[in-house]
Amino acid sequence: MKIALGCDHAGHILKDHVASVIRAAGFEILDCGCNGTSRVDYPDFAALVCKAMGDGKAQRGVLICGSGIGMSIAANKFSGIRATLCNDLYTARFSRLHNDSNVLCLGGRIIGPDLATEIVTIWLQAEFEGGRHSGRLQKIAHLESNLKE
Ligand SMILES: O=C(CO)[C@H](O)[C@H](O)[C@H](O)COP(=O)(O)O
Repeated sequence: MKIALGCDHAGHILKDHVASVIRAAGFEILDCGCNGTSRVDYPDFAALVCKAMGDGKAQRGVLICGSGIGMSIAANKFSGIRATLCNDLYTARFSRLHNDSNVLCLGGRIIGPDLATEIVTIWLQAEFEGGRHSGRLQKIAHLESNLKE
């Protein structure tokens, strides 16, 4: 599985750490930037990650901004994306078990590297439970297709 990774200036330092966590877990990375601390706009990097996923270049994504909020709002505009803001372990776990999250959003100004390591590791390992949750995801997909009409 390949993970597309993106950030803005506020997430850049944590992005380098998260990249090492993902690689250590045995996954490949598609680095979509940004690559510095100069001020940029988070929607541009959310778009790069989500388009890479839509094109089949990556199966999941991780996006980091200051709070994680802007990245999650932007990423969820893309069809098929289930972006979840997880700055704690419980939401990281349940975003996978119940929501089949395919994009993890993190707040680089909120969490430190040790917590980020645990969040990313749980999110990479936890499996979607399916069952009653599948029908709910189908309803979300239906909402998405209604919006396009
Ligand atoms: O979208 C955000 C906040 O909801 C992100 O945290 C951004 O990283 C943040 O807004 C960037 O702020 P800055 O003042 O331009 O550094």
